[in-house]
Amino acid sequence: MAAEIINGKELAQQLRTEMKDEVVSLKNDGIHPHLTVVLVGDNPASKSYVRGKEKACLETGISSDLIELPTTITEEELLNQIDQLNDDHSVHGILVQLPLPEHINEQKVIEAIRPEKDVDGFHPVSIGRMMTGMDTFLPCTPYGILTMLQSKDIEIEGKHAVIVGRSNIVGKPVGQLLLNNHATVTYCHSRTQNLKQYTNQADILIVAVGRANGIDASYIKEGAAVIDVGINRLKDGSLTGDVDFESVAQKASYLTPVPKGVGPMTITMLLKNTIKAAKGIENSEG
Ligand SMILES: Nc1nc(=O)c2c([nH]1)NC[C@@H]1CN(c3ccc(C(=O)N[C@@H](CCC(=O)O)C(=O)O)cc3)C=[N+]21
Repeated sequence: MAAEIINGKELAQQLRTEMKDEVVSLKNDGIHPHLTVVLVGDNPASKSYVRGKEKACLETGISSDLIELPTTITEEELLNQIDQLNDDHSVHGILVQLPLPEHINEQKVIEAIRPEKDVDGFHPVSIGRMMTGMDTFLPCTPYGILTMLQSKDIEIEGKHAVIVGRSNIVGKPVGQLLLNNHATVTYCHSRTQNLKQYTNQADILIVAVGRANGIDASYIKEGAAVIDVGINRLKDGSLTGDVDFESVAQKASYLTPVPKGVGPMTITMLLKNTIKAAKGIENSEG
């Protein structure tokens, strides 16, 4: 079987066009969606992602600004900055680019963001609401993955979803989101013994481990839908996923590429959450 490739870039473009119209109508009602991105330090990968977010905002008519802070900033100064943004009524969404420098407690920073402005969906309130099936900001990468599966009418209900990776930003929440959509979910991670015995049972396989091309066809059940969340930069500067694309494409029914897969969808769901924040849905529902 040759897999159908799910082009995340194309789907992202399509969704952004739809959102553009929504932003126009919001502006007609006097609501101007605005995202503020906070970037600490000068990690080149972070800078590149942040540029992608700015470009996407521009495309959609969402205004955005970037607050760049030096690596030497103290935790207290960063928390003060977030407080200011919390109180600023023109700011609907706040995104603090991760990772943060070692001397800053990431969890503390995430918790400082008002849940109503938590467009990343990383705040414990957002996570708790997602876990209990309430209306909330869904974390962008899991939300993007769900949207990709739904765009191809890939059945989730009753299917076995296997997640490889248990990070707070991808692995754990994507499993929860698939569970909310009635999948049977198995979590695997670095200490899982005999990983293949699980992945070989997956109807839907989500790979988010951060090891280039580690998952080859021998890990795949014939006809599985495979989502590659890995972003690994090779020595020659090119990007590659966690999945061995060539071999897995021979066995899976659907496969997401890297680049042009989950990445552009992550950014698109951030835009969606920013529009949601601007509409204040989070305040009025659930
Ligand atoms: N608070 C926070 N929220 C995040 O959402 C967040 C973060 N911190 N830290 C880093 C990760 C990573 N991330 C990506 C977003 C887009 C692409 C993306 O668009 N990638 C393109 C390629 C871009 C390139 O060529 O470099 C693609 O896959 O086609 C990748 C990665 C968001 N993250």
